[in-house]
Amino acid sequence: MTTIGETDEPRAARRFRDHTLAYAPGELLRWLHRRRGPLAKIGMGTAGYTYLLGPEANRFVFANSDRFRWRDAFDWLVPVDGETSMLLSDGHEHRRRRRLVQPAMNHRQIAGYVDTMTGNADLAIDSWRAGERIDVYRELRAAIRRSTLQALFGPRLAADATFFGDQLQILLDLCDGLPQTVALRRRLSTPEWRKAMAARDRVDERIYAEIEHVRAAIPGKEQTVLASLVHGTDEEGLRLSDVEIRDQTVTLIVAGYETTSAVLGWAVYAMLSTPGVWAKAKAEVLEVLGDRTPTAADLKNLRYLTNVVHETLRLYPAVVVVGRRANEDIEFDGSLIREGSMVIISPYVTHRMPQLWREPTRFRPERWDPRDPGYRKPTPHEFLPFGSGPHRCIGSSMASTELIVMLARLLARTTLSLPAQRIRPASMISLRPARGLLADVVATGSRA
Ligand code: HEM
Repeated sequence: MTTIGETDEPRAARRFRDHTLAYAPGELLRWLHRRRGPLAKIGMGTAGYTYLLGPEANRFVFANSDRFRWRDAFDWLVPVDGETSMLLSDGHEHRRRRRLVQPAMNHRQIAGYVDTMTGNADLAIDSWRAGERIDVYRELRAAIRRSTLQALFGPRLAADATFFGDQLQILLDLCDGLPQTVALRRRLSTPEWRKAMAARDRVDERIYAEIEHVRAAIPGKEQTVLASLVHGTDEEGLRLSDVEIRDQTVTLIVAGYETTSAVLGWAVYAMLSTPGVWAKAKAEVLEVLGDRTPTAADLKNLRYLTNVVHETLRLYPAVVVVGRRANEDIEFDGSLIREGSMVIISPYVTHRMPQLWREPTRFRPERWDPRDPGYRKPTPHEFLPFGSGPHRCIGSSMASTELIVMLARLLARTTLSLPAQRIRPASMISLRPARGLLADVVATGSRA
């Protein structure tokens, strides 16, 4: 029997070899697109959905952002993110809330988070022992949660990362169903609803205490996003209310770890199940970094690993569908979309279209290499894991950096293999391995 360390290839379980996982509701949308083309209406009136599928439909929705609204498209996220979350806001309110977060997400700031990301990946890896079976998705999810809290909100909130993980999970579980189910639970005040509201109260209490702490500190002493939210002012010199600060904080924490950890889990799955990928990425990491930990300047040299991340975001976009509501009657492809209609676009469908991608369901990081014979740079309407337009993911650079840094640490320090298991992609908030992702730890190395 061979082990990973002795061969060029990881010992992926035979059943996963070169196997791209499909997400059933996403596949249904692909079928709908094949049958009906770029526009398909399901259901009646404002209770129904208008699916706008494919690159032309994406382009149309992004180019007409001002004709759509976000507020009641994401109602089911209100219990977690709050009424004033930027994700659920429109127009001026959206701009003022987003503006105060933006500086923390620029490239220079993100470069400063690399050590935090490395440290948190290392902390997880330190606890793994050769011969052990771990849920690698769950472990890395906890690492990303700590890392997000530490980078954006500082050490005090990061110290409570487990508390936030436990409480927010109760809220996320509440929302991890059909929007109608969430609304019904709310109306009937079911035990799930009450449990989630109690969890929300505990989260809020901790965040409001932290807001007070930051407010009482000497101005300029705290350099976190929370400090920007507390002390920053909008164009009219107005500050955010405490509720607005709370809602942006929870939105950033949840959006920061829920999506990124899902993609990280899929990256590990794809690398271990596609022959040659783990070995090639590992060789690159060793060549570029030697036994150093990565710095921001190294990331551009980890080209193959960057392509692995792109390819993972293509096949497993954490956000399978994005919704908006039409603000007015709109015409697309000869059909009328009535004011108030719920419009859905889908990165998942677009990213698996054979018209756009050769061998669309094959995990092939090389397709992102300009030297590859089949290379074609996709447009923003063809590759849209982070959306586009005024609500484009504010954390996209942070997420990409975190994915590359954490994968680089895994590659440098571990040898993993996939045991046979049932992996079930599930999604409401993000496309993730619902029952986790088991990996056997074949070997681990010490920190650099
Ligand atoms: C791989 C990881 C991620 C993916 C795939 C992802 C995807 C997305 C997408 C598709 C949207 C747009 C939604 C829309 O158009 O309606 C979005 C918005 C958003 N994302 Fe991400 N995201 C990721 C990571 C992050 C991270 C790390 C953060 C913050 C730390 C973050 C914070 C946000 C916020 C706050 C919004 C709302 C922006 C607004 O409404 O203006 N995301 N994300």
